[in-house]
Amino acid sequence: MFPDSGSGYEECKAIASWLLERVPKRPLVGIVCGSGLGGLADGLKDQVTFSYSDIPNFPQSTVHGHAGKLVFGILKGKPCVCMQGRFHLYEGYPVQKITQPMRIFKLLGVETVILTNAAGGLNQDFKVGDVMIIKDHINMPGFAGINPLTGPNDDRFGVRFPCMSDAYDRELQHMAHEVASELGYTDFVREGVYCVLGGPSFETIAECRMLHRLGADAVGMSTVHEVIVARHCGMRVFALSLITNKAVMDYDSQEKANHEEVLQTGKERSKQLEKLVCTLITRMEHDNNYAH
Ligand SMILES: O=P(O)(O)O[C@H]1O[C@H](CO)[C@@H](O)[C@H]1O
Ligand code: HPA
Repeated sequence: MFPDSGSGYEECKAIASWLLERVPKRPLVGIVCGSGLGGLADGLKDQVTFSYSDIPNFPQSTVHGHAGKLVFGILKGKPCVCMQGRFHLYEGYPVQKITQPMRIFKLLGVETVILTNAAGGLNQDFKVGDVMIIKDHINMPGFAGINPLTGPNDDRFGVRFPCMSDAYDRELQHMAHEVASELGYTDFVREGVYCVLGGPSFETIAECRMLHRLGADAVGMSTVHEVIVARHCGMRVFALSLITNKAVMDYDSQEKANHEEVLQTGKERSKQLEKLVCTLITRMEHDNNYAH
């Protein structure tokens, strides 16, 4: 009755143990890089890198702009693990599998997860190149029953009915605004609501108009499922969208969403996005439960 997604406790534990045997330190911070935003890992010192294809039972990246590497390293004294490449529903994996790395992060010792993504701007005040601090999400596939926590609940990870009204840590959002201000980034740092769709087709004009009316500021095909699983197992979450293109909302527009533009905008803004994330990480406090 319940198909095995291959991402239960034992499977996650086996992958986490395999990794822990090969890295010098448990990471406290887990980072997931969005399309074209994998450069975040480059700032890590003393790197230990695994190709996803070398990690037993780990899913494989299939999307251009997602390198498919797991990088462990130190950022200003903080042990981190960084996914250069995430998994999306449209790649054909079950939703439980695309979110499995969050459970592996938890078992590795991660306390805070930072996610980035590339997204289309629905908010008419947003410009291409803006960075949106995600304050909330709309799980559109969830309305059709696609939720990574579907199936028997494993209490070792979390409760059956996790709260999501506090999904995005408010203190970290506040700190990110402060960091943005200190770095002189306030012109392009915003905040808003991210809406996930299944993809891989980009949205129609009617869909973009609808999402905007529903309260979404940006639209993409990732992040939300990972956030749900990360929160379920008690990790703190901070997430950013890079607005790589403006969602087309007007029938007279000649613009067409395309992945090349998404990757190009990523290249142009990636250094500042990385600086924002790295500065935030250096300021974060951790309990470091596993260090004792
Ligand atoms: O969300 P990330 O992984 O950044 O990728 C975004 O970019 C792709 C579309 O260009 C989609 O996969 C969308 O979700
Ligand atoms: O416009 C978009 N729509 C959905 N996903 C995206 N990822 C980058 N841009 C977009």
